[in-house]
Amino acid sequence: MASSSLIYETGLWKDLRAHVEDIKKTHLRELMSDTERCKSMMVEFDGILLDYSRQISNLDTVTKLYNLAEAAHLKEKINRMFNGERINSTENRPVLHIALRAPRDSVINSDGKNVVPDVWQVLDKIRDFSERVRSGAWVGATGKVLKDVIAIGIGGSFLGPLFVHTALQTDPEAIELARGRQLRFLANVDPIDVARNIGGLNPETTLVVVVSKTFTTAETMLNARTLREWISSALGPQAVTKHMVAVSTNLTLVEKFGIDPNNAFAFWDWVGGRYSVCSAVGVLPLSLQYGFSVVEKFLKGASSIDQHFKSAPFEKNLPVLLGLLSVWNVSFLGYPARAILPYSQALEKFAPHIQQVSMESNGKGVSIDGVPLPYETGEIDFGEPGTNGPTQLLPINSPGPCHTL
Ligand SMILES: O=P(O)(O)OC[C@H]1O[C@](O)(CO)[C@@H](O)[C@@H]1O
Repeated sequence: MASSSLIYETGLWKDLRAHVEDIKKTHLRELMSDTERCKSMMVEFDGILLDYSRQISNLDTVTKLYNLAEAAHLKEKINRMFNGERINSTENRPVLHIALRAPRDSVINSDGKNVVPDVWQVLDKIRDFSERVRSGAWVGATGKVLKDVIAIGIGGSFLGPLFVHTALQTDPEAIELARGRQLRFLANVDPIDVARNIGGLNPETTLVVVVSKTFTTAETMLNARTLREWISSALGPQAVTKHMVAVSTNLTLVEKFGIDPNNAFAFWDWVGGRYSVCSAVGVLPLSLQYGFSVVEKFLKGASSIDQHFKSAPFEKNLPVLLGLLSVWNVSFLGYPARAILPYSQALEKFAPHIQQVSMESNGKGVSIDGVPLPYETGEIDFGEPGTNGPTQLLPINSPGPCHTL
């Protein structure tokens, strides 16, 4: 196990602290005039270009950050995650969302068991079910094709799928495959959200997917009961089995709710809710809307960046670079917030998804061993699509360092 000694007590941390004073004397204009510096601050992988040349940093800063990462045993920690070790020490669980998009023939062990066959068993079940619904082989209680889907869930059981759905809505292939179908998301307990979701839909042609890792989340269960009533009062209580399915790790509670366990799609406690978009949480509703083949491409993209994260050297590793720049900005330069301003409208829901993923993970006030930390460890994320976002958000936040993706 990696040492859990406090990183801020090392000489490397103190050196970076001292470096803050130096770098603050240099204007960004001056940093930008160094062509070599700017060239080395552009890194590309899989068609994604990360340009971090507008960060308040020079080549010395970046080298110091790599050294800090090594001292913190980052490489070893990445390997421990991929090896299925119980790195979630508070819940004593592995952190294996990377297994959700691993190729069928890969081996990822948790407690000595390869979890990839279980993952693909659920993916195959989703492919089969979504194809039957989309083709009309699976029909509602009155024999009509189910062309509309309402996914109920909150937090990680909502924001990831909503983000991907919004992005796919502008993809030509996905648009074609979704023709005549609707996917809606119900998250709020405000009755207006229920009314908006069911507005214009007919229970006879609607499938409801209840998405909850625990199947105990009060808001989700309230909305699930409301839509169960919407279906039962229109079509009779026996219609629930044809019109409601579930995604959960808690199949006992799914059955107790009245959903046929055969129509439940499992995932596992080694998937953190906020990282669950590649599990049935996202794959089921998205496959119902666009077909499994489209969603499989999304999984392949996620798997590709996983491999890059695992094997690329730090200086070419996009996730590592973004993480180190975050540490630099938050813990050393003292910038408390990060604006996420996607200029592609397809990424309209990217900021809320990252808010959940990042802020539910980072910003802890103590170390992994519970020692209070004398510095900030996470930023406040906020954002809106450009060109509107900057107009709204930047005036109050003085311009800070920026990187472009
Ligand atoms: O999927 P569940 O169990 O309904 O929980 C919903 C969400 O609530 C949280 O616990 C808090 O937002 C998230 O981690 C989770 O994604």
